[in-house]
Amino acid sequence: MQLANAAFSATSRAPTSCSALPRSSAPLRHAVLPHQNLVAETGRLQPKHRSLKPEATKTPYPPPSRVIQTDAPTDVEYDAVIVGGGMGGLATAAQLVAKGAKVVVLEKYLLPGGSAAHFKRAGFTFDVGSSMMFGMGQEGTTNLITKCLQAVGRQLPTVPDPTQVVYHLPKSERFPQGLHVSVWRRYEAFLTELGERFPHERAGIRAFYDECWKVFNSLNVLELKSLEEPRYLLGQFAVQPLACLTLASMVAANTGEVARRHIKDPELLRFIDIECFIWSTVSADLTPMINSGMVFCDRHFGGINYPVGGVGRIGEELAEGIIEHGGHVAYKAHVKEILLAEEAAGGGEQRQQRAVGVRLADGRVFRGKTVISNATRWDTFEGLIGEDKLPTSEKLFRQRYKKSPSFFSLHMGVRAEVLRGLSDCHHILLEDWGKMEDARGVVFLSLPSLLDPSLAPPGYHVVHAFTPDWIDNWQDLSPSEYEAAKEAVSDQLCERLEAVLPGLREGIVFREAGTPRTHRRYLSRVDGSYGPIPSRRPLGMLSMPLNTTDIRGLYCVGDSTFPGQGVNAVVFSGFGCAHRVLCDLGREPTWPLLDQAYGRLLAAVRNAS
Ligand SMILES: NC(=O)c1ccc[n+]([C@@H]2O[C@H](COP(=O)([O-])OP(=O)(O)OC[C@H]3O[C@@H](n4cnc5c(N)ncnc54)[C@H](O)[C@@H]3O)[C@@H](O)[C@H]2O)c1
Ligand SMILES: CC(C)=CCC/C(C)=C/C=C/C(C)=C/C=C/C(C)=C/C=C/C=C(C)/C=C/C=C(C)/C=C/C=C(\C)CCC=C(C)C
Repeated sequence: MQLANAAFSATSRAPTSCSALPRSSAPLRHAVLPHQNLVAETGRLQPKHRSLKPEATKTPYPPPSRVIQTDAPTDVEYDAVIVGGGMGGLATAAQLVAKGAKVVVLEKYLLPGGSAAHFKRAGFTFDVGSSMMFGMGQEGTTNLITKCLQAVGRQLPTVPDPTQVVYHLPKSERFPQGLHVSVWRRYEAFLTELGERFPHERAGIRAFYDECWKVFNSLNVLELKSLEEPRYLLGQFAVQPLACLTLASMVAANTGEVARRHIKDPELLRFIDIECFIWSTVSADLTPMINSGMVFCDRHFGGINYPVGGVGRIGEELAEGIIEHGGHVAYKAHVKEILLAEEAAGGGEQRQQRAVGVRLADGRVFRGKTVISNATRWDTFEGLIGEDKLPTSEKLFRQRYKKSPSFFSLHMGVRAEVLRGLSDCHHILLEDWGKMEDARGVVFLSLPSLLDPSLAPPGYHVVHAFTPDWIDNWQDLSPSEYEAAKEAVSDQLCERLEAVLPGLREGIVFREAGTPRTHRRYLSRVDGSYGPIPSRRPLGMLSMPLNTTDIRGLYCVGDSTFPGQGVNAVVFSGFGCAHRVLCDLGREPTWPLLDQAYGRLLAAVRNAS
């Protein structure tokens, strides 16, 4: 869910739909909320107050002082050529350069981070996608964003969020004012609150979430690397047998079936559905239990932590760390084709394809021992390789997974009084349970400047609202129809947001909308999709492809690979991908015979599921 247009066009065009900025408004001071005094272990929050100047809309982002590297040597053979500098690509690159590999990241846009970048307008910093960061805690092994930054010698100060999310759910006979639940950082506080709403299900609630903890506690003691590497896996089984057996017992499970074992109340089961939907965009029955274990527990263990300066700071720090470690990150580098060569397969006459490099739109060729694609599977195999060369496993993937909807996003700058009295950053609004999975059904609302005031000028706040939407709703419109539709949907969204932000419409000083077309264009994601979702009930985590592909030397990373969408999730996929690539390059130890046999077994399980 992401809007990247603003960053690109900051220098070239005025906001498409904004109220006039107040030229000489006397800046109001930020109300200091109690939780803003919380400072994460990693650093101190030092709000930078900027003045709200209309000229700020003309300031290019990133600022001119930051060098946009567009070049990288083409006369070498890289260990890895990485297509795309989203969080998946950057995490892989960071792991590889930390092990001394020769890496180039080729990013089409002029900023790192992909869907997890940010952009600046009129003195506001807006996160392109969601502002809810998992994996930035300090303890355990699942704090993968923290670990990834550390791999290249970086760290970021963060602000702890007192809640993960506040739900504002439909009215019913039992809840005439609507069902309102806060997911507190403290696990027991959350269980108490949910238990108060469903007192007859207290035991079931605890039993279900405790099952999630079994998964999380097991993950949180393992060294997290490639699930496609048997030597490592056996090593983990040897040192953490109980954790591995617990995970093995859960790999094929989905969340809905586990929830129904403990919970009977249909309204509470619907709540579990939306608990999954807000990050997986599908109901609990289609959400792997391993993923729910991560999400439903990391929010209490490491907590949700906001990186000071904006979510895009993560990608910026990673990119700089990669360059410092001898890697290259080239922007405005649009990969048009993944280059394949034929080679002998095994000992016989058989031939197989191997990825040997990429060609850019400007004609430059980068050669690599391996090619890693951070583009979606659809963009990789249709766009960069060609539909005619689609491997069987990709055809199967398309039967099992479809594209999730994209999002309609509304980025707003508002006067501080609109958020007066609020302290929770993330909210979910739904007025009708029957519409949960419909386009524009659920509204996601993030208010990150409540945590980090440096995102907005003094006296103002950032509001980001987004809702699932399909590209089909935005096709075949004339430019004026397109603009009018953006205005109309933005107005409807603002009206709905008044339930949580009364007075919003009068308080808006900046407003800019992004549609699925915006996401497709600026993030190069097919149909602007948020990622793959199962077309039928998956076999837990087993249905989702890992990093290797049927084309030798070609790997995928990011949300088209296990465990799917989410920054911490794609960073995990980057850890796995880098490890597998290092093994294949002979830079990490493997047991080749076992390796091959295990690879065949995994493929058979995936192709049968
Ligand atoms: N709170 C959260 O957890 C949160 C927040 C933001 C984003 N996200 C999620 O992060 C995930 C995305 O991460 P990702 O790393 O898989 O993908 P991504 O889409 O973010 O990054 C892919 C990158 O590849 C680049 N690219 C694509 N095709 C290219 C080409 N041909 N040549 C050069 N560059 C090309 C794109 O410009 C983009 O920067 C999504 O699931 C998203 O929703 C989650
Ligand atoms: C080999 C085999 C197969 C088996 C054996 C056993 C074992 C050992 C196993 C193991 C396993 C593992 C290690 C696994 C791992 C996993 C992981 C790490 C996972 C992760 C996940 C994560 C996730 C999913 C995340 C996500 C997140 C997200 C998506 C987020 C989102 C957010 C948003 C959208 C926002 C919202 C907003 C508002 C509310 C406003």
